[in-house]
Amino acid sequence: MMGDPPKMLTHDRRPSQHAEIILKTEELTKRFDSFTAVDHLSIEIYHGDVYGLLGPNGSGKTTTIRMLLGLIHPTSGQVTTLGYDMGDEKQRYQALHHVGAIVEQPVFYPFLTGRENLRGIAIFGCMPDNQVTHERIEEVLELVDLATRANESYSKYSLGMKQRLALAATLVHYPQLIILDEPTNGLDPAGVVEIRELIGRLSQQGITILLSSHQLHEIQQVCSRVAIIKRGKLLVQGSVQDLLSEQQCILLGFSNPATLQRAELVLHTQPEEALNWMRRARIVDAPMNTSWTPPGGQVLEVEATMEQAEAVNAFLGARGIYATEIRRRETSLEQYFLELTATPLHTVPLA
Ligand SMILES: Nc1ncnc2c1ncn2[C@@H]1O[C@H](COP(=O)(O)OP(=O)(O)OP(=O)(O)O)[C@@H](O)[C@H]1O
Repeated sequence: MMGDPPKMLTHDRRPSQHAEIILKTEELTKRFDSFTAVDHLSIEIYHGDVYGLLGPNGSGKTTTIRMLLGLIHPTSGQVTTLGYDMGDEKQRYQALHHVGAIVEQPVFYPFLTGRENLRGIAIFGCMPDNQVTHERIEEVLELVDLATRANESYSKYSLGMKQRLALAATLVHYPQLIILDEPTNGLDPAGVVEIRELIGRLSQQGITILLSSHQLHEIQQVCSRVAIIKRGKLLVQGSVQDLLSEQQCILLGFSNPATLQRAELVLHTQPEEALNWMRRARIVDAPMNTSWTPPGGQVLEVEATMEQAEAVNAFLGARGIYATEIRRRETSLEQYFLELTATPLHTVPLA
């Protein structure tokens, strides 16, 4: 990938023309002395999104989330949450009434039960208008699947149960938006699945969710839209579906390495007609873990969809080059992320 031009991902479709913007950052920047942790970050989260903030370690995810919640002040730029300007103390206070968040591991009393801990939070947690009733507490215990374990003391809970109780605590005051920093960190695979399913249930209830993570397999399964950041800069933002379809590739195998080289050369001349369906072609190692063993162990990767395979084939055939096999390359968010974050830093223009 080194030396390749940046990927021009141009579309980030709004779910619908009328989708409400729940949270927006504009040129959000945070410097610690001369170090820029978050660099002119502009993202938009729509109502109903499960939005993944992704980036390698130290890329600025937690710093961004802390600014979104008003826990630290931005050096410059703006955050608007539910229409409230988070830079204004009064408006921030109003916005936060509608937001639930887990940034650091919340502190619960180990000797109290799960239910008692939640009641304590409802009583002492500055809930507006005393709206947290016993019924609501039972409702959220049910929602996070802790109702049958709510009478056990917190100290006996597994890590996954503790995390679900933390989520319950964010839900008691009917938030419209919840923000979760690495919600599956430290959990075993079963705990990760529980949190993923819970996030799905919350989303179905109409709650908008922002979560940070580097567990990309999880993100791909749960998020509708993502932003990928590196060294505090936005690399790309868009729906998971769109980002992955941008990445569709086909792989072509040839009867011998010389024909493979010729095919690449022909496509690299990029005549006008090839540009209609091809964004890039290059020789790569054949995928592992398949029964495919092309001569020389290499294939031609063409950035085109499987539907366009016929055009690719016809184009090569017209020049006397015939592929012996054509397959679709499976792309995962993880693969995409690794390719994007491994390339030299470029900002990708958004639509
Ligand atoms: N208070 C601070 N003072 C100085 N530097 C800081 C401070 N807080 C964060 N940083 C630096 O800012 C950068 C971004 O950190 P941040 O914790 O936001 O990254 P992250 O993407 O959440 O990483 P991780 O996935 O490892 O949690 C890091 O290089 C970090 O060392």
